[in-house]
Formats: sequence, C-alpha cells, structure tokens
Amino acid sequence: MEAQNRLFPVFLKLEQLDVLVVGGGNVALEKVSAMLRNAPNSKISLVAPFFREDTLDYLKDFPQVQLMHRPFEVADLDGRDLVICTTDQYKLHVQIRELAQQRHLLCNVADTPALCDFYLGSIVQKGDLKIAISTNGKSPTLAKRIRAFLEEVIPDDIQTSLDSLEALRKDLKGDFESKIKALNELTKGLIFKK
Ligand SMILES: C[C@@]1(CC(=O)O)c2cc3[nH]c(cc4nc(cc5[nH]c(cc(n2)[C@H]1CCC(=O)O)[C@@](C)(CC(=O)O)[C@@H]5CCC(=O)O)C(CC(=O)O)=C4CCC(=O)O)c(CCC(=O)O)c3CC(=O)O
Ligand SMILES: NC(=O)C1=CN([C@@H]2O[C@H](COP(=O)(O)OP(=O)(O)OC[C@H]3O[C@@H](n4cnc5c(N)ncnc54)[C@H](O)[C@@H]3O)[C@@H](O)[C@H]2O)C=CC1
Repeated sequence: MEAQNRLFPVFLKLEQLDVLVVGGGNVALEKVSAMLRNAPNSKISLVAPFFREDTLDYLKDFPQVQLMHRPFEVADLDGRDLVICTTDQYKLHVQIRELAQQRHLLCNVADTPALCDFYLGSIVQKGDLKIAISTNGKSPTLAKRIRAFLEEVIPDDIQTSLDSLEALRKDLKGDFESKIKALNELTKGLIFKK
C-alpha cells in the first residue's frame, strides 16, 4: 500500500492555551522559540533544574513566560493544555506521557516520536498565510528544506492579495453558492499562472 501520513494538522490558538515545557536546554529553546515566533503572547511555563544561557537570553523578551528552577513535579501538569518534554531523561518522559494520558493532556516528547500525541511542523509564514509541513517524522531536515523553498517561491506581496480578497469577500452579496462561484472565478489566475 502507498505510504500515508495519518497526522491531522490543525492551527491552534496557542495564546488561549497553557503550555508546560519540561527542560530548559537546547531542545527546549528550539520548541519554545518555534511557539513564540508564531504566538508571542503564549502562556508557557518551563521547569528545569538548569537553564542554558541561550534559553535565558531568548526568554528575556517574553516576561509572561514563567521559569521554575527545579526538577519536574507531577503538580506541574495541573491546569495545562499541552506538555512538551525536552530533557535528556527518557524514563521521566515515559512517566510524564503516562500522567498526561490519564489527564487527557496532549504530550510531545521532542526526541521520541512514539511518545508523542502531536508533532511540531516546519512553518512557512508570509503575512496571514501560514503553511505547516510534516514528513510524518521521517525527516525534519527535509521539512526544513521544503519550508525554505516555499519561503522563496511564495511572493512577498501575497498579503496584498489576501487583503483584497478579504475585502471582496465581505462585499460580495448573494447566497453561499454564488459567493463561492464568484471567489473561484476571481482567484483563477491569481498566483499559479501557467
Ligand atoms: C517527530 C518530530 C517530533 C517533534 O519534535 O515535534 C521530530 C523528531 C526528531 N527531530 C530530530 C532531529 C532534528 N529535528 C530538526 C528540526 C526540526 N524538527 C521538527 C519536528 C519534528 N522533529 C517532528 C517531526 C516533524 C515532521 O513530521 O517532519 C521541526 C520541523 C519543527 C520544530 O521542532 O519546531 C524542526 C525544523 C523546523 C524548521 O527549521 O523549519 C533537525 C534539523 C535542525 O535542527 O536543523 C534535526 C537534526 C537533523 C535530523 O535528524 O533530521 C530527531 C533526532 C534526534 C536524535 O538524533 O537524537 C527526532 C527524533 C526521531 O526522529 O526519532
Ligand atoms: N541538542 C539538540 O539539538 C538535540 C538533542 N537531542 C536530545 O534531546 C535531549 C535534550 O537535549 P538538549 O536540549 O540539547 O539537552 P540540554 O542538556 O541542553 O538540556 C536538558 C535539560 O533537561 C533538564 N532536566 C534534566 N532533568 C530534569 C528534570 N527531572 N526535570 C526537568 N528538567 C530536567 C536540564 O536541567 C536541562 O535544562 C537529549 O537527550 C539529546 O540527546 C536530540 C536531537 C537534537
């Protein structure tokens, strides 16, 4: 059978959620900065006995991010919506994932796909346009390359098109079906001209 990626992408309103990151090293910085680049006001808490200098430096600009300088405790999961594990303690990650499942709390373990309920994707951003890329965990590096390619080929003025379309969409009169027809007609030659 043909290979299939069964992950289901959604676009989270992260700033409405409460995120716990366990660990404060390189991987924590990678995951936290990915979240804050997209959603700068996210409520994120990090717990770790030791934080790397780079992580602390980066987080200086985000005063709402809470740092807890101690090992993980079970009560840290209280009230969270997502938990992301980034430590070098595999057994701790297995334990956290079990606790998370009991609480119906979605869990990502950065270096262990088998323990993840969701993966982070590579993200292309051009104004309001956002594209998330996944390789089904097979090659994050390829996802990164595809991101760079799309960043290059998608025109920087895509936002102008989006703004015009939003205005048109609001102005269009008629029933749902005639709106769809009109919008399809208008966008026919918009980007991918042959
Ligand atoms: C499954 C997943 C779970 C998750 O982390 O959510 C996962 C897992 C693992 N990553 C590993 C390594 C690397 N990850 C990156 C980079 C990124 N990794 C990201 C996502 C994901 N990584 C999820 C799958 C996404 C998908 O479906 O494609 C990105 C897209 C998003 C983000 O992290 O924000 C971000 C690119 C952002 C960008 O730039 O666009 C690089 C490259 C680099 O840093 O330059 C390397 C080193 C090179 C390499 O290995 O390719 C390892 C091996 C660890 C080890 O060797 O011990 C594992 C574990 C394993 O595979 O077993
Ligand atoms: N550095 C990288 O880019 C990559 C690292 N990895 C793997 O990911 C893991 C983490 O890597 P790094 O972030 O580089 O390590 P790191 O040493 O920078 O960070 C580990 C963090 O875990 C914290 N920690 C340890 N025990 C804890 C506990 N009981 N509770 C809460 N926090 C605890 C430490 O205080 C530290 O902040 C390692 O297993 C590494 O092999 C995998 C792929 C790439």
